[in-house]
Amino acid sequence: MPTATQTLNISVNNLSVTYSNAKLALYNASCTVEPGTITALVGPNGSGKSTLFKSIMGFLKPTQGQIHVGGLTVQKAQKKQLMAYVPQSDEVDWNFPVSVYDVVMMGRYGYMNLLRIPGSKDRRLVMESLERVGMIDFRHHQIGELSGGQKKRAFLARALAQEGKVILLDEPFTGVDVKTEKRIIDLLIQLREEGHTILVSTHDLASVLTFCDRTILLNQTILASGTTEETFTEENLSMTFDGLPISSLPQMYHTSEVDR
Ligand SMILES: Nc1ncnc2c1ncn2[C@@H]1O[C@H](COP(=O)(O)OP(=O)(O)OP(=O)(O)O)[C@@H](O)[C@H]1O
Repeated sequence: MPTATQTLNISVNNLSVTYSNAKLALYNASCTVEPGTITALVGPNGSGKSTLFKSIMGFLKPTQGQIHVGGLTVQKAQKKQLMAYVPQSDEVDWNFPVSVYDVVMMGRYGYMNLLRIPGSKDRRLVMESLERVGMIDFRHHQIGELSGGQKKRAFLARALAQEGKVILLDEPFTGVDVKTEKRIIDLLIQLREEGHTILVSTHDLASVLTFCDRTILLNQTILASGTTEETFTEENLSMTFDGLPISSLPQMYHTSEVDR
């Protein structure tokens, strides 16, 4: 049973995910995200990175295979608030009339009862998380008013407020300037030192070498995985980015989105 101080791994075994339109997004994917590491998830557009994140979060039901977080099934890990997720920007409805403070407070919902009345700990953690990402002065702003980098930081603050031991970030550097990217990377390094396990997808291949301990290369299945040094080879990258999609595989698996 994971304790508050333990670092947690993510284990993915033979995962296949097919969308309801019969689109096979992942096939027989197996990998381990080692505890207490920053691990990069790298692959071309449409290679299944977001699908893997959503499967780890329990938003998608695999057609085959299992995922465990800290030895627990995704459902049990979710109930214990072990995973926090920073989604891709285009997955968020930025017109939804909600303040930055409210977005970050959503990270505390899993700890509240149905009435969702925040307690002093909830309010303190929200303020601390906003402070940590440098967004305290924006707390009363509507999320739609934020720049790309501020939006990312607001959602990162939500993940911090949630106190998940495992943090999943789907393209946190897309649309952010160099300074914000550096700020996010510094924060991820601090979080790793505090014992978090971090999985981050990015198209910024150069930055992977600077801060990711390990790398997973994905193109509909896991093509390589290991330390960044051993995985980030020209041969592996060309296999990942030039390789043909597994379109010849049988389209027989069906995945349903989990009602939330
Ligand atoms: N809701 C959905 N219904 C049907 N197909 C989907 C759905 N979501 C994703 N797909 C398809 O599944 C495949 C994997 O998509 P996914 O979003 O996981 O890739 P990705 O690696 O995150 O891409 P990107 O780098 O562009 O964000 C793609 O072919 C995509 O078109």
